[in-house]
Amino acid sequence: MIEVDRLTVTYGSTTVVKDASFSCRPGTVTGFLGPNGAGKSTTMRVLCGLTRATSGTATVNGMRYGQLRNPAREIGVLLDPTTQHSGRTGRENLTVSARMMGVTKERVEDMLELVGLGGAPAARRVGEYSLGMRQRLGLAHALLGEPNILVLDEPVNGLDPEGIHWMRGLLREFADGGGIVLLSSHLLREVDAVADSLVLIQRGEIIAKGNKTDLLTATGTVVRAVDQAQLSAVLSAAGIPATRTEDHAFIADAQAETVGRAAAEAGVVLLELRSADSGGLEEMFLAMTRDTSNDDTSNDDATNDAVREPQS
Ligand SMILES: Nc1ncnc2c1ncn2[C@@H]1O[C@H](COP(=O)(O)OP(=O)(O)OP(=O)(O)O)[C@@H](O)[C@H]1O
Repeated sequence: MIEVDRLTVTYGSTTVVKDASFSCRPGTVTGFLGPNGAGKSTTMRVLCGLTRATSGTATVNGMRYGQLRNPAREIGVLLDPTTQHSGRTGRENLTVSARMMGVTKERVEDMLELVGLGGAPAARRVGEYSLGMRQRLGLAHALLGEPNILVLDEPVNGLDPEGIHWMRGLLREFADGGGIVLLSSHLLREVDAVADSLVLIQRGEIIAKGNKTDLLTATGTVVRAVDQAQLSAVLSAAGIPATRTEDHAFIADAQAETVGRAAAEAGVVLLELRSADSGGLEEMFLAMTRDTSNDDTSNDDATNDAVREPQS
């Protein structure tokens, strides 16, 4: 199991992960989604013992990373493929790690073959590798100790479409065999094809989590008013979480009747009121990406403050 429990990470006066909790179970691929700077890497770094938690915990099979006797045998990590030793060949990089883990040379060769770096590429210096090849080597490294958990930070960056397809298949197979995969991305469609579960993080806060199918089919209500600022204030006052969509409607986390009544009681004239259907999560994700990328320029309303984790 991976368990992140009320994790908070603060750098100086800036809190980059705030009271985050989620877990990943055997047999699942969890997509860890959020825009740039949301706190994905920081959360993963705590899980892998590279960053200290200010409060809360992140554990692997019930223990902090530092408490694991031979961590690479329990958790395979790919955080930054550019940190591999560029003066060594791919094979040498894996061989050095294999010695430290107590893994055989055969396993090194098997992993090189598995990730498509067998033969000539294995004998090339990593400094000559493309980013895609480094990602493949990073995955081989993560798998070397035969762990049952993989933590991968944006692993498809630099892979071509065939490589992305290949990696998805490999991760799916790993999870289907009882493994746990935590996979970060800033693109919903990148993890949509392989994940069973999703955890959405924005500005360090987990704003949605759960089974992917449930999240994608979560209803919610699309609502649009003549006066959107007035509607935003009404939703906020009624305690209804809402996110503004790309086309300037709101997705409210409540039934249409509840939203309609709140608007009617406040005398807000509605132009649209309907179930969000499966577009809800996609819209929410687009909105949170836009909100974050506009951080420096936008203070147009308090909509984002109303975003909450959906009730399950
Ligand atoms: N060592 C550090 N000192 C200060 N701030 C940091 C440090 N590491 C990360 N941050 C800040 O923490 C925030 C979260 O960063 P993090 O790398 O976890 O985000 P992310 O979701 O992984 O985004 P990206 O995909 O861009 O890496 C960012 O604002 C980042 O600038």
